[in-house]
Amino acid sequence: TPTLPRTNSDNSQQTSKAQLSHTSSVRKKGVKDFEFGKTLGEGSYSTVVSARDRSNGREYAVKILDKKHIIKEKKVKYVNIEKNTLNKMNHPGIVRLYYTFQDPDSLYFVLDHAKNGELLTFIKKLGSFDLNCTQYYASQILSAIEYMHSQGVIHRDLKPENILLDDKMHVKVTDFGTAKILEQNADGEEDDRANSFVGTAEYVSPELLKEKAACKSSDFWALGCIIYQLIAGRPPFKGTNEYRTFQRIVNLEYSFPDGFPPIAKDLVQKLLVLNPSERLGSAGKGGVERLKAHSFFQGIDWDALWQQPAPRLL
Ligand SMILES: Nc1ncnc2c1ncn2[C@@H]1O[C@H](COP(=O)(O)OP(=O)(O)OP(=O)(O)O)[C@@H](O)[C@H]1O
Ligand SMILES: O=C(O)[C@@H]1CCC(=O)N(CCc2ccc(Cl)cc2)[C@H]1c1ccccc1Cl
Repeated sequence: TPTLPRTNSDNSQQTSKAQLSHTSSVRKKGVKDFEFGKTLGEGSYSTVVSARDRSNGREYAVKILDKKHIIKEKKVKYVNIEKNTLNKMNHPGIVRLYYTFQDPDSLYFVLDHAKNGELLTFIKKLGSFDLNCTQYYASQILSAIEYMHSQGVIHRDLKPENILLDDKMHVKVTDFGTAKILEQNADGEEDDRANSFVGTAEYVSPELLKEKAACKSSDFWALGCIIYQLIAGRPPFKGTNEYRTFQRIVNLEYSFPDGFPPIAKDLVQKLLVLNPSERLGSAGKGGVERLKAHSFFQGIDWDALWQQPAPRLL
């Protein structure tokens, strides 16, 4: 019997004989299936272009990677990590990967189109968020972190540039090329240390700088930096160069501007803790449930989070 063609890129099980009779509906997508529109942005190794599926009019963001450039820059590993982590993700707060395909020159990732772009743009435009808006965005980011950790994935590079917003101004976390998939070791325990990669200076955790090893708590450190930045309008650790920024991080050199809401200050102080096991959210400190129970998130209905309309950004 002929080898049955695989269905789309989520490596779902082989198509059954019955399904084969409708091959048209599960045929692998390719470049020709999409009408490409405007460029949404450029990365170091990628271009993101809006695209419409010709068969149903659905809109996507297609991330196009140039193979020669990837190979020259030795980033093939990151491409596989991005694909393998995104394939595991299925959560309203995380950019969805629908299809992947390639042609001789490029790789294509068909993703949710987050129409309102990066959270960073709004921080720059508004200067800072009020407490209600900060609480809303922080809770959606935390919900996405909780989910990816439950799938054994550490993001490792959370920052306002990687937090996109869709047309309903809901959070869509992206950029999983530098994520870490925690392997299950023999007795099913996760080995909780991931090594080698260092994130973006202002948001990198002290353990990554000192022991070159990130853990789930490293994402909670980044959340602390993001919450601080939403309210203060700038990240807590910012030196005149990367080295000085790192020095401030490992020495926990930061302070709160006047008027920083006490409830937010209490939470940030419990996240920006040098020892990852002492950080709120870490397994030893009651895990993510204890973090979600912090009074900063009082009033958040975690089960209805994604049905809530976004607060007007004032
Ligand atoms: N799913 C998406 N929807 C809308 N815009 C997107 C989407 N993904 C990326 N973009 C935008 O396209 C630009 C390029 O994103 P991309 O992920 O290719 O590179 P990057 O991660 O920003 O850069 P680098 O690869 O250097 O880290 C970014 O500015 C981002 O805002
Ligand atoms: O992992 C997969 O699903 C396939 C497997 C078959 C395949 O050839 N590719 C592309 C592998 C690849 C990765 C990087 C470069 Cl620069 C070139 C080819 C993979 C691929 C195809 C499309 C988009 C991304 C990827 Cl990793």
